[in-house]
Amino acid sequence: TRVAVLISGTGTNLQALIEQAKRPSSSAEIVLVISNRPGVEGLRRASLAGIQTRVVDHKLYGSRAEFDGTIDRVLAEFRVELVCLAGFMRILTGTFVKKWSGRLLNIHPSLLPSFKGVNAQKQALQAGVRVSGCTVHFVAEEVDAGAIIVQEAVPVLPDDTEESLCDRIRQAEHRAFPGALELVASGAVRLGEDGHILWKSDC
Ligand SMILES: Nc1nc2ccc(CNc3ccc(C(=O)NCCCC(=O)O)cc3)cc2c(=O)[nH]1
Ligand SMILES: N[C@@H]1O[C@H](COP(=O)(O)O)[C@@H](O)[C@H]1O
Repeated sequence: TRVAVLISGTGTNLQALIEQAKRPSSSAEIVLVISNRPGVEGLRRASLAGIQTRVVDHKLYGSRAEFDGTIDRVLAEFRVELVCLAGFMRILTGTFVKKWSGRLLNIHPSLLPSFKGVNAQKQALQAGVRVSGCTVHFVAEEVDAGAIIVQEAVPVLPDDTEESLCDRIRQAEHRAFPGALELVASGAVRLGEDGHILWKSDC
């Protein structure tokens, strides 16, 4: 399966996906990395891995529709079949999300549906939960509300800071996202017509 990864920054999740796609057993081939911001570290990670990169700078577009339309055109140019949002921080339009329904994955740093939106790790600390983690889900128009594919839990420790919790969750992300990518790229898991997750064995 031809995969594109959309990023906005460091790209540690991208790096984990690159490692996964390199394995001979992998069903995924990362053919493109798109960043909405120029000069980010994730672009260097992609180039080092021999993956084509493009920058689609959202500041250069008059509307979200035009920004998303440009991204869609680049995805078509590279015959992309599956898209992973890895630290991609722009909300996508309903038109784009509908077109890519079932072929668009995102990683979120909390156990959804808890702590949607930005600074999820900080929300968890402030809520005083003893368990948090990360979620890989299909992207739906409603932000952080799509069908859940994989989750991994991590403990929240008494002396945790936002930084220590972020780091523990990020380690979990680097396992969960590659696992979810393999499930979807191999066809083991797909999004059903009713918007729920369908496992291949589900007859
Ligand atoms: N329609 C749809 N699109 C998304 C785009 C990115 C992400 C990644 N997670 C994200 C979740 C939240 C945000 C957010 O609220 N950023 C501040 C506003 C930035 C902006 O104005 O664009 C960004 C990415 C998830 C979704 C999603 O669940 N549904
Ligand atoms: N989507 C969120 O944004 C961050 C991206 O980190 P990186 O993959 O760019 O290192 C991660 O915390 C991820 O959960």
